[in-house]
Amino acid sequence: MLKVGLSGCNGTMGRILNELLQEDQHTTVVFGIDLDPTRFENEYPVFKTPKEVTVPCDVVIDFSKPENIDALIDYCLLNRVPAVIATTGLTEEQESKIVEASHQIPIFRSGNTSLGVNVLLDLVKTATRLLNDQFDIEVIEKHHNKKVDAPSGTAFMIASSINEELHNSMEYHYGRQGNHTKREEKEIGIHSVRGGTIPGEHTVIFAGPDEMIEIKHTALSKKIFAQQAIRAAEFVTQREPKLYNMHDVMNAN
Ligand SMILES: NC(=O)C1=CN([C@@H]2O[C@H](COP(=O)(O)OP(=O)(O)OC[C@H]3O[C@@H](n4cnc5c(N)ncnc54)[C@H](OP(=O)(O)O)[C@@H]3O)[C@@H](O)[C@H]2O)C=CC1
Ligand SMILES: O=C(O)C1=N[C@H](C(=O)O)C[C@H](O)C1
Repeated sequence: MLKVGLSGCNGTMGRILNELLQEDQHTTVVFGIDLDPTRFENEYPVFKTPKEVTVPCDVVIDFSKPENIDALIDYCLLNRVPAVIATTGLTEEQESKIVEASHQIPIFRSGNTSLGVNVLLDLVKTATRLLNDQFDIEVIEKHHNKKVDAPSGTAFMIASSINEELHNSMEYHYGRQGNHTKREEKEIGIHSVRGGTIPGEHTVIFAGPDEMIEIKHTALSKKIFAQQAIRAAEFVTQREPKLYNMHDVMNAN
């Protein structure tokens, strides 16, 4: 039985994960972490911060807020607990802290756990390589009106995959409001749309002279993220200290 600590247990993703983990005969939630421990009648203890956790677990799954991440990593390091960190909008320092911590404990990190987006990343890399600088590239992401970070973590993952293919020569441009000059060749435009209950949509546009390619992923529910995060949790508990992503999980037998 995999004993899971659920960080952000009262949130939208936390509640979906809770349901899936309790349904699964191989997993159980042993504690939660969230700002208001009394908000729901959880069947397990909920702690306000990772520092307060007193219950042992095999792995922590985190879908919370950036404010929680430093203390969560400290908790995982102190207790040698593997982690799945899915929260987006982290600072560069926090991303570096995750990399550092992964030298001591196994950490899975991804801004998007869906299978489709991780295939999209490969398709986008291939298109970028084949088009070799000839087409302008723009990323459009659409999400629900409760999302607090923009651009999405996925949009950053897409932009950085493209940039790696182009030897990190590109600059990111967020929207074009206030611009009075034309688009530069070395730009990746990144645009955010927020509304309703959109679970997540990412479109990458390759625009060339007289032709255009669009590569698009649409999440039709939030459940897909939770299901693959659980798969990542099972994966990471059986691994040596290292930083893992969704490609590692998808490529494992
Ligand atoms: N990697 C992926 O595939 C995916 C990542 N995400 C990311 O997961 C995160 C959570 O998403 P979602 O569930 O929709 O967001 P929610 O806002 O619904 O949930 C976040 C939860 O964390 C709680 N929280 C806030 N601050 C802290 C803190 N300091 N310590 C502990 N808990 C805290 C919130 O409490 P309160 O409401 O009181 O603030 C809330 O219950 C986001 O960053 C989102 O982008 C989402 C889907 C997929
Ligand atoms: O907040 C969300 O909902 C999502 N966040 C992630 C992101 O920022 O890319 C992943 C997914 O798109 C849903």
